Amino acid sequence: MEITFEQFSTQDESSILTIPRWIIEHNQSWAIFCPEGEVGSLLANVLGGTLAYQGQFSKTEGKIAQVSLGRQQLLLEEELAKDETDFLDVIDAGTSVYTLIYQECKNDELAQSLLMELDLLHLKDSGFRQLSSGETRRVMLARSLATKPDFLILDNVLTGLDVAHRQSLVRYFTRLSQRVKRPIQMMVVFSREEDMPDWIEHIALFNQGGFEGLMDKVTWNTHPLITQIKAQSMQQSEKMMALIRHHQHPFQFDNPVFEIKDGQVNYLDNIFFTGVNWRIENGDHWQIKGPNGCGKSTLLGLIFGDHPQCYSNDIDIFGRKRGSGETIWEIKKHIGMVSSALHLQYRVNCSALQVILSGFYDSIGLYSEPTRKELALAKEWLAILHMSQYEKTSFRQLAYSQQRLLLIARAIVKQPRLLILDEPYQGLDYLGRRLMKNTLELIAKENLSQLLYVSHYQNDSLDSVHHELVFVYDEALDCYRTSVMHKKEQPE
Ligand SMILES: Nc1ncnc2c1ncn2[C@@H]1O[C@H](COP(=O)(O)OP(=O)(O)OP(=O)(O)O)[C@@H](O)[C@H]1O
Repeated sequence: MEITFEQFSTQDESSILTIPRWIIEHNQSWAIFCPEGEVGSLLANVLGGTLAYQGQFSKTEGKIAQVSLGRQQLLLEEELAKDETDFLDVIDAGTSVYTLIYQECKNDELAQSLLMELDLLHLKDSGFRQLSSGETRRVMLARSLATKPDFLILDNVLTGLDVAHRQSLVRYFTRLSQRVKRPIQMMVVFSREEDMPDWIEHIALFNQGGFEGLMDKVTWNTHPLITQIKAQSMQQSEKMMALIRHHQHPFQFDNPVFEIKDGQVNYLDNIFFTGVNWRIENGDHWQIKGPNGCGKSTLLGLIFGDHPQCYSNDIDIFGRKRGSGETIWEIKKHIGMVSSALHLQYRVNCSALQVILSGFYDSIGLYSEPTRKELALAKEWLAILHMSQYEKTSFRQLAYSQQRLLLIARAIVKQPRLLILDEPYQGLDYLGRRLMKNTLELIAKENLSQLLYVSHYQNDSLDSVHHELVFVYDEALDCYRTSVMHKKEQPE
């Protein structure tokens, strides 16, 4: 496909895109980096013919497919809408992985080969809603490839994948783009330096929706825009910390903050993980590690109280035995949570400001009248996030990255004792991720909340987090177990 933009501009509710001149030649793949703002979805909508624009835009014939967190969210919502659990005797797990892929190609041979190539064979009968976030991502990719595209838009496709799957996908994309018969042309949108695709020669740099020119790996660290964004994220983070420190309030709980003894989760008589012994002392921060689908989110669900097996396990939380008469709200009021599951649940109709305010009430949507103090604080958070102009904008209309920032603010605003962050940076742009990482580092360092933190990227490790819970597969038991590691504290 050949694509030309000339004096081009477009916008949606939350983002703009301007391109003075850009030509994508036939069979040429491009990488796109936009440190602040989101261009992937705008480009995809223009190429897909669903967004109006001004100026010149043309493309030759060809089938376009897209993988993005926004698309993934839409499919999950469709699947939730079809949930028939209430009418069936068994839990409706949703459409199977095989069916979701087959629907797109109506070709069993292609569906089977995609299951194999994307390491989904063992999940082919699993329901879509049961999948972990990394597994869901690979299914989305398989579905788009099943349409046999000529041009593939991969918007932060590696986010949420463990190291092994990221590496194998990069090799896979390289092969697809270079194959002799029907190579696939790609547009790879990335937001982290480590995800910059080596196999793509052309990297376009956008900033706040404007086409800035070209960049490469060598000039990354010295590029004035990157330097500026790093400084900006530090400044914004300092403002955020000033706000958090100002509203700090003391906590006093008995030890342990959380403990699970010989923890186990089973699905349909199969042990999924076992032998989990984990004790979180007052003041400790933890990173939870392990491959896609090992049970990290499941374990966090046991702490938060969302997982059905949290009462069949021996769990202490905030110094009390779980199931000893406490209500779920008594527990939740001390926990701030960010996860893809929460992001998906947040489907109610409310504004950006209300999303932050709902953090005070642990609700999805806002059903109480906030106090003036809470209102003022939530507005300060919006201002620091540079989102004051979206105060009344519906959460659902915002870009995925803006939604994620709001959910992080929602988790932190009440300054909970425990901050559970399950891949918090998914979907954030470069600026947003740096901003939140700086802030979380300081929160941990100053012990303003205790962090439980999941990320698949080495670069996301925080210096002030000294404890790790690592999931490892036990071949003999055919399930996961955990081991605990303590890093030495670095002298100041
Ligand atoms: N009801 C169920 N029956 C069978 N398997 C299930 C059920 N619910 C979840 N699973 C499986 O449990 C596994 C663990 O999912 P979980 O979300 O905890 O993984 P994760 O370690 O957080 O993965 P990721 O890194 O991809 O986010 C997944 O493979 C999922 O398919």
